Amino acid sequence: MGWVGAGVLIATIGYFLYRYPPRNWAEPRSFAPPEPKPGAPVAADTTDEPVQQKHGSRVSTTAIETEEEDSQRTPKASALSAPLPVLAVPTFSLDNSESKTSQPATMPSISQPINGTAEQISPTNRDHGAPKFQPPPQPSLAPPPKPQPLPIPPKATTTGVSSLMPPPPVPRPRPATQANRLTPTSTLQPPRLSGSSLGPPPSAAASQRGLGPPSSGSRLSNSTLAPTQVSLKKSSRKVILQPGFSPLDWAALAANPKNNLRGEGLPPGLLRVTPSMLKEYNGRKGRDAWTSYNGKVYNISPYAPYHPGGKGELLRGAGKDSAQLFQEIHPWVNWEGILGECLIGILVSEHDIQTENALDAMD
Ligand code: HEM
Repeated sequence: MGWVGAGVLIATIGYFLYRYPPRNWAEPRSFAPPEPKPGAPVAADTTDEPVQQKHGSRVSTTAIETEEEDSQRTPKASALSAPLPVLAVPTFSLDNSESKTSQPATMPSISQPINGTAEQISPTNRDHGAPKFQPPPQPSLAPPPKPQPLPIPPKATTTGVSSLMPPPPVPRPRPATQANRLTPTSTLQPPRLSGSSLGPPPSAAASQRGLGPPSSGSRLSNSTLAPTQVSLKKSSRKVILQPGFSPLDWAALAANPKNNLRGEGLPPGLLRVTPSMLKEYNGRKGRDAWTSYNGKVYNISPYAPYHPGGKGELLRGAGKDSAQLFQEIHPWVNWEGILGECLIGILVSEHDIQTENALDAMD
């Protein structure tokens, strides 16, 4: 009888080896998902049986090793095929949030060590490969928190069931009011500027440039936008000054009393300058350029390289009175503050000089 039993046992083993070859032992059949992903790391280790033997270092748990060894010795693969499909199934599901998170209760007891390895892999795979897996029917080891819509913040806090991955903080809903839409909240987009405000802010004196006398504004409307349009049409006629001839350099030059800005060969006191005398100092033939303004005569030759409007513009008033030109172009400029050290004398008429000379002769 013993021999008969042994024969039956050998026949049974042979039948199972023929029916279920060892190569197919690792393939999940009964509980496998419809399309198991071949790229899963756990499944890749279990599908190829010789891989376990080729591994020089034992990385997997002892439970896996014992199972593999048992499966190699005994053909009772019916018990092995049950836990192996569990490897590839439950860990990577995202959708089944209703499943229980208590892992020992949902998983068979024989597959717990294997699930332990699966849990170690699952946090890394949640971000990348999780959505590619089919949702398993029932068991789910670590379902991520269900994405909650923003308007319901309390539900998102209560559904954080997994202790491994806490739910992300719910952003505070931003009230989209009409006032927020109108006010610029982002610093990336500067406030819109009009075409007139793209340049540097105009000085207080610059506002007078485009404005004519009050009588010329009769054609203009009463709107305050009219002077702005006039100033846009007028382009600046400033020149690029040479280095060392900035207004600050002129201020430093004029502040030094040792610099004789009046000119060479003049008496220390103020001169009485007639129009004919003024006309001779026009900046030509090696003479300085004089000009008059408000009854005073100034030597403008030292200031010529410092004039923002250029030397040629300044010399338009050489040898004559510059009050009209000056007022037409830049009435805001402080003449006396700039050319105070260039004062030569006062402007007198020819008659006054003749009378004075006659009186001197009488003396
Ligand atoms: C006498 C005949 C003069 C003429 C024809 C003349 C002409 C000019 C011109 C065309 C400009 C450029 C204006 C612009 O487009 O921004 C200018 C600017 C200037 N001129 Fe004269 N100028 C004269 C006399 C003077 C005098 C005597 C001074 C100094 C007391 C002076 C001081 C200035 C200053 C400070 C600026 C710059 C104004 C600014 O930045 O807004 N100019 N001048």
